[in-house]
Amino acid sequence: MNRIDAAFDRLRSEGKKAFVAYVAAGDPSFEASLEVIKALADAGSDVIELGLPFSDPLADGIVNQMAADRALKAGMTTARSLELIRKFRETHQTPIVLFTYLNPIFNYGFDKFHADAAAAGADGILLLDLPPDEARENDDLARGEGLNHIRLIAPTTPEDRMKLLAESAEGFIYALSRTGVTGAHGAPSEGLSELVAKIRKDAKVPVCVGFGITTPDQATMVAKAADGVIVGSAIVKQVELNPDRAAGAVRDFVTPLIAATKAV
Ligand SMILES: O=P(O)(O)OC[C@@H](O)[C@@H](O)c1c[nH]c2ccccc12
Repeated sequence: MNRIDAAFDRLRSEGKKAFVAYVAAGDPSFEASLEVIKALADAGSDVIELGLPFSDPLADGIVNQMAADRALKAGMTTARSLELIRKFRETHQTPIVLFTYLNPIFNYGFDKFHADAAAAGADGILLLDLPPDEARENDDLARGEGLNHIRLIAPTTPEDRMKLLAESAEGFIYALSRTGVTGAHGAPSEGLSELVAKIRKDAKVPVCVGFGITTPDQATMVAKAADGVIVGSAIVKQVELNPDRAAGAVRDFVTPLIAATKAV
């Protein structure tokens, strides 16, 4: 069974909400990044969303942009990102969703990417700029390799499209708490519970919410409304501020966020 599906099955039987942690692969270096993702897993993250660094990350705010830039400057590539997963898999089973844009994957080779990502130990893929009506080829490749194709739904997604996305979603649905780019500017929007309820009508998989979640109080609020809490920039900021002890700083930062998520 896919590790993401297994993780959400376990959470459902425990009656717990998921904590999903995002970082950029290779930030600030290959070795330090490996320690960071191990720290996220050891602290109790249920899923790790790993960003394959791209030079033009159009949906990312400044914190994630700078992280991708650090990783690229440290020599990170798509192939090295897969190598990072392979190394992580020597010791850890926490599910991994690969997040990126289409360009790096086209550059690497579209069908080769899916096969290599699965072989490295990835469990899902999230392609920011692949619209659902053009996703057939990706879906077939992902399915053939046992990778979940994770879908994004925004507060501005029209209802018919939301239905299409919800029905075809695998693993979990990534609901955006608000419009705009990633980062701490702007707390989760007021209508969050309604958005999640609307998605749940057509969804066969859990709904997790991300964008702008920074504090344990916000994690609690989101965990009450949805099946999981996704935190990115606030964790990435810890890597930025503590390049020489990134793993320890990240562990200390996520521990109260995970506790807040699990207390709901
Ligand atoms: O950074 P935030 O606001 O905590 O949001 C999560 C986010 O970083 C992560 O899921 C992500 C990184 N890059 C993205 C681009 C689009 C959507 C989501 C993402």
